[in-house]
Amino acid sequence: MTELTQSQTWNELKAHTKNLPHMRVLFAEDKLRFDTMSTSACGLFLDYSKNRANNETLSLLFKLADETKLAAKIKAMFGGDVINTTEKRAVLHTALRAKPEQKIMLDGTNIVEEVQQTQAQMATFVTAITSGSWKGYTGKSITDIVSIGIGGSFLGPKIVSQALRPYWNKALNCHFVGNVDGTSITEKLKPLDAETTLFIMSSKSFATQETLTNTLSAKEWFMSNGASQEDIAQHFVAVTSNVAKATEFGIDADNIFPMWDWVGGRYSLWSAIGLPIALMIGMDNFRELLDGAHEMDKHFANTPLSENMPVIMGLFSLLYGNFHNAQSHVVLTYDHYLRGLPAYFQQLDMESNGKSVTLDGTHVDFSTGPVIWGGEGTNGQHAYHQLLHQGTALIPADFIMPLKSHNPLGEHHIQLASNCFAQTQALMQGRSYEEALAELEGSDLSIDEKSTLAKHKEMQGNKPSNTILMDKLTPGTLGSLIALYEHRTFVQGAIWNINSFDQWGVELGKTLGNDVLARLGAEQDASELDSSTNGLINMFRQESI
Ligand SMILES: O=P(O)(O)OC[C@H]1O[C@](O)(CO)[C@@H](O)[C@@H]1O
Repeated sequence: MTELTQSQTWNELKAHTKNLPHMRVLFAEDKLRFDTMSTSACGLFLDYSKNRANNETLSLLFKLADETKLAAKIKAMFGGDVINTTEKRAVLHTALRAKPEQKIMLDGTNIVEEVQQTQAQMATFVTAITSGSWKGYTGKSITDIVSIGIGGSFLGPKIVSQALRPYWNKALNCHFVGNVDGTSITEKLKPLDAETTLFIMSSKSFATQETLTNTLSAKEWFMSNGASQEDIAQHFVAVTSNVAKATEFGIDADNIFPMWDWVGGRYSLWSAIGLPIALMIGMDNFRELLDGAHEMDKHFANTPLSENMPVIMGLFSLLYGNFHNAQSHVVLTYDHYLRGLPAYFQQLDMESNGKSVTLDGTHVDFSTGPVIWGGEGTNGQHAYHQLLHQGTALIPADFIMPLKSHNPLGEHHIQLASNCFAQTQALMQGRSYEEALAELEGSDLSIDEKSTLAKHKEMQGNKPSNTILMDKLTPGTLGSLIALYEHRTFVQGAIWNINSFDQWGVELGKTLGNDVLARLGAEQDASELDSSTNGLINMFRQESI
């Protein structure tokens, strides 16, 4: 048993959450609910009134945060303490967006200086590429960027570039390769011209199989187009914490952008891993992205817990996972440019909080990170919202929408907004059996048919959601939004007392993968493996069903 579940507050929450009235009642009882359960910070507005909570719920949640020393843990992260205990590392992605004049000491070094040097290196490179002064091996300027990386080295650059499409440099295009499936890189390279293509190989470890394989194939493609070994320097750069391996791989030392072990892969877009973003939107906009995140950092570090946006969101997520048996959480972005954001938050949260032991190795006796999924509105309404409304699983939802569109067109945006708000309303209030029956009054169905159909049309409601609004989707508001979710993830891990910053769970697959790879290629017998793995290996070798 863990201290957490033995605590009085935890057990008070357990009892309390069983007796809360329906949200319909909570709204009816308090006309000011929206005003009191909403807050603004860093260009974002959070409406958290459509949650299963009253003042007592909130005070119990904040008490739990106090008892688990959340404020001290926030301070420890920003202060560079070794909170990633299993890898003996600090967690300082916040330093990547610190102001140049700030001092953040780590092992006797002010790491802000290193960050600023790398940003200057990025700025010089971005100018060279976007001005056209950087020439390829036939003297042409670069027109296409191919970013090769996976996980945080893929999702960050890809999804943030996609989200900031209105800010793109018109003379450049970017392409993202992650999966080791040959189809991915083949399809991406098909339309490209080696003379005007630049590859950015992003790998913090410089040891990820997919990224190394894809980069080797990119090199072969490049050379097959008439280039020679010495032309590599003009068309390949690398972002890594393993400079020695990148140099050994053949990347020119001047073309290597450093990153550090105190930045986790899923928290790294703010580093030179974000180079593709900076190339596409320009360094000024990239710095605005950093500034947005920095504003959220200051809010998170300095705001009392009860008014702290990441704390509020993290506590509600924990409430549903631990006291309402919610196994997943859905992120619904009512903006086409943000269509990739749920996938980004999926890695951020699931690779951080998909853990089952506390810091001292004790197995947890409570739920930890939920499944994070989602997509763009209004498409989801025609795909999975049925389950959100009438399924048996409770799935808390975050709705995210800019109030202004980059593409104001007729009635489109007002209809988008009406769908977004109406979905949160329907989830909250549902439709009673009596209301469903009343709607069938005028129909020519029999009484029994009306009664049965009304039961099918009944919707429990009381389904919780947060709504996050921003004035407009800009580099600044996007930076604040992503940092908000980074800290929301931190809050939950801190209260659960787990390590949100390692990822040992992905190691076994990699190790076994290397063994299976050897067996797939060789004729060596795999019969000592389980019969399924052995059978699958043999099927692959025979290449026939
Ligand atoms: O940047 P690297 O070292 O190639 O790692 C890629 C990804 O693999 C992981 O280490 C494991 O999925 C992620 O955390 C990381 O973003």
